[in-house]
Amino acid sequence: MADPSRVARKAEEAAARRSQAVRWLESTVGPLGIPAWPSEREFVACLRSGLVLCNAVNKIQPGAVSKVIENPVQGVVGESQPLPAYQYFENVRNFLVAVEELKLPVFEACDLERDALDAGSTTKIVDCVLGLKAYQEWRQCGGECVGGIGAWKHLRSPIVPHMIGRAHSQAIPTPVDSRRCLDLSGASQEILKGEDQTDAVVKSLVDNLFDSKENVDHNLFRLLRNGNQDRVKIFHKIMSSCLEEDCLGEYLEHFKTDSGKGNINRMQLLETHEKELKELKALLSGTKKEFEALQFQLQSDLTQLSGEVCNFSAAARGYHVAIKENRKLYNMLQDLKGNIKVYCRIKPSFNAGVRSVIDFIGSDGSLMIVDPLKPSRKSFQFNKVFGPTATQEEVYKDTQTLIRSVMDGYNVCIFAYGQTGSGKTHTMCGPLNGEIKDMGINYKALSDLFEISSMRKNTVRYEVRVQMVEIYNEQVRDLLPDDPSSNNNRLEIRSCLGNGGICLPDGSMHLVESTRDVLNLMELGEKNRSVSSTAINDRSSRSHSVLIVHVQGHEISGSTLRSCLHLVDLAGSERVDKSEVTGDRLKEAQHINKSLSCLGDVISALGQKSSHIPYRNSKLTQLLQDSLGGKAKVLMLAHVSPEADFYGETISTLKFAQRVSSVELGTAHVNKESNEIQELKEQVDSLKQALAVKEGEGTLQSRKFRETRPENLTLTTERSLRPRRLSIENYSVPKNEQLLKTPLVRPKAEVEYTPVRFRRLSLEGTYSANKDQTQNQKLDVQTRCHDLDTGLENGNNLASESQVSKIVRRTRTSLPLPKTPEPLNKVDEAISSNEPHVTNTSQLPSSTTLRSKGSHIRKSLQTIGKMINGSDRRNHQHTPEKISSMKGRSEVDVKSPTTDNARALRRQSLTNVHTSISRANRRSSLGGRSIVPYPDENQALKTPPAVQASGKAPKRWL
Ligand SMILES: Nc1ncnc2c1ncn2[C@@H]1O[C@H](COP(=O)(O)OP(=O)(O)OP(=O)(O)O)[C@@H](O)[C@H]1O
Repeated sequence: MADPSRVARKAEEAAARRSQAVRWLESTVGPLGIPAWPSEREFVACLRSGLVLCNAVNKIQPGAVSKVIENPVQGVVGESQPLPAYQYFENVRNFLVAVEELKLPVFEACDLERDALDAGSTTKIVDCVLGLKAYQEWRQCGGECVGGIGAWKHLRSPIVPHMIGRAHSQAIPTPVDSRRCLDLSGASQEILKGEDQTDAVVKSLVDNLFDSKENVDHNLFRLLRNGNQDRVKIFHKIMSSCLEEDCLGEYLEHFKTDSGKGNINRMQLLETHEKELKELKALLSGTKKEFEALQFQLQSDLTQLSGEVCNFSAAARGYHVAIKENRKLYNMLQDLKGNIKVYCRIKPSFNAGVRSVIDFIGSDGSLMIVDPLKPSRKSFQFNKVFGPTATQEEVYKDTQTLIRSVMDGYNVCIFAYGQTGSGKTHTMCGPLNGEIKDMGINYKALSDLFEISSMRKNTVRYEVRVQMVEIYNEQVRDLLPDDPSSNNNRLEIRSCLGNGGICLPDGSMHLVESTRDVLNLMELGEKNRSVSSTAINDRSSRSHSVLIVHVQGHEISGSTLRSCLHLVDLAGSERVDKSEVTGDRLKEAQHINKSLSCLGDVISALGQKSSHIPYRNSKLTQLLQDSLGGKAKVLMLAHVSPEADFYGETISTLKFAQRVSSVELGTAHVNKESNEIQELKEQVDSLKQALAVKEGEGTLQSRKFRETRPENLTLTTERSLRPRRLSIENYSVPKNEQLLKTPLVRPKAEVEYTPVRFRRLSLEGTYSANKDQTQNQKLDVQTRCHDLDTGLENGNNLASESQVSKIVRRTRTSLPLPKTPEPLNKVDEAISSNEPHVTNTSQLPSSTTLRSKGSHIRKSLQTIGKMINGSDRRNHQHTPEKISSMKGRSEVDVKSPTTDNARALRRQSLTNVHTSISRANRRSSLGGRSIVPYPDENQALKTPPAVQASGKAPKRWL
């Protein structure tokens, strides 16, 4: 932005100079008919014809323009009727040629053509006119003609540079064009002629200054306008006081002295200057050399420095590589150990001015917390720490690899932990009605699964199903029930039949195919979730919510991947005094705190590698048993609030998280099954179901039988087999490594103690007429079943699929099914068909019924692999040591699982060789805990408690 005062001053100066030019032109060629202070337009219009200019130059230098075209109508001054263009162009061109010859400043002919002129072009015209004026003055002062000695030279005033310098120092603008009007060329010639001329020069200078009003400050101008005073003296006085350091005075002095002494002084001055020049040259060359030396030095220093920088950068690179490698190895070690990964997320503080306890967040996962009351700090180390500014996207990015491994067949569990209101729901679900980019891990994980699924669609066909449940007041509730109107959404946690894991068989399962489906389900789930307002959080989750994503991938090779992703938003731990809850809310808080403390106990037990992990102490730990039990990759997201008020809660959350991060779960494994294993499992499952149905029928029959039996008949057991079988199936023991080491053919002693599954075979085998033959077959079956079982176990652990297939093939082709047995005697049949013992043979079921049962049992033989699964584990518990210790117990020791009779019965069932045994309660040999001896062979027992025909009470019942 131009300074307005400066612009005004410039305009004022330009106007003064125009006026000066007009005055001179009028004094030379007569009145122009324009104002004494004309505008630019008036000035240019007046000169446009070139007539005035040609006349003026001819006045100074007669004949300079030989042919001047006159305006026939207006004469010299009138320019109202413009001339034809060619005419004034002719005049102007001739004028400019003449002026150029006089070595005066010229302008462009087109500068006169426009009315809207720019400042530069008018200035040039004014310069030219004032140049003519100066030339005329020079001539009047005795200047000679062009080409003669002392020829005219358009010089600039020597005062100008100094005045410009001064003007700058005092921030007074000095227009460039003003230099031209201060022309002392004429005066300088006079100065050279004598000392008296100095005053004339100064006078001319002062006059010039006064006329043009340029370079004059207000004081000087006022003084100079006062005509009574001697302008020159005043000028000297002002200049000497203002420009003490200025060389103007010296310059003038030089002029005075030099003009007196003539050329001699000037020669001396020249010599002095030459001398100075030489010295300066010498100085310059010296400086040059020094500079070169310095340059050289600098160059060598730079070379040395760059070498050092290279070394350092190589070392730094190496250091970074080593650090990266270290981190990678550390992570690998963590993975191998199966450590739970722990991330910490700090919620942004919404209360400005509240003190934060977060002191430092390291990029390597370190976090330092400062105590608001004491000058002490606590540091923690996690896999990653997200500060208050971390976005949902950033948090998800670091969990993405885990999510992706779900698609590769790994089970994954991500759970958000932290005090109430610390942002768990925000991380897992995102804000209520938020944008897609703000959605939490649940949504992002599922949309990622869909993305991977579509990327791999040529090799794997994925199916994604979701369940959403909450654990509210120690009850598992379905958040996405098939029947929303139903009030009973309670679910039971069960062991899955297929893989022995934990599942919610009654929970509704929803197939999802797009992110839209997920959004709808999540909305519904969130709506059904129990939330309420507390003093700490407006929408506090009063339950643990679990989103279970089941992924099944069918590869083109025929294998199937099965994995499960648990996304858990835990309810927040809260101090009831702070959350100010009462009534139902208090009850909820107590349940929440209890289940979280159970989770702590489980983590603690896992950390200490305790033999007993208290999963069953809460529904939460029960549901997460599979994830925490070592088959899954686990990530914990610990949430903290940064406010000083929650320092205690923050520290306890971080301590818990730190403890969790040290827990080793073991390496997660891929849940991938080959075709054959899968087929076999399916077969086993379906046969198992058939067997269950069969057993149900048996129970029904037995019930019917009981209903129709005569009063004098005594049952040995009234308990149906179905619940007993279920109890066997549901009975789970940790996978025993010894199972893999079990030899294919068992030593006889071990076979002798094999409980349920082999006994079942033997029971079935008792139908056989030819006992010896059947016994051999059974032993073969036992061996192969064991092979099969071991193979399945190995298959589950991905030990050797080919080995498993081999076993399966061998078993399928050579497993001899026992022939339908002929009834030996009806009592035996009743025993082998799992019917209650009877003593009255007239009341036994018909032989046809028994035969059909036999054929069912034959079919069920194919399922023995699976049956072995359950009983084999049990078998491991009955180690020879345990058994030997049992042997020592008395017959009436009700805690003893084996009595002589029972052992004999089992031996008989395994070998099919009848021995004289007393009848024992079959429950004992099936793994039941109570053994009730028969005091009399004909006496049967009732369960529970025993009913005795003789009327004697049993010794003990458990
Ligand atoms: N990282 C974050 N950025 C923005 N807002 C957040 C963030 N974390 C939490 N909030 C906000 O803080 C409030 C409490 O968060 P949220 O409900 O997720 O806590 P919570 O830990 O699930 O609590 P509770 O255990 O009581 O259910 C919410 O309004 C949420 O939007």
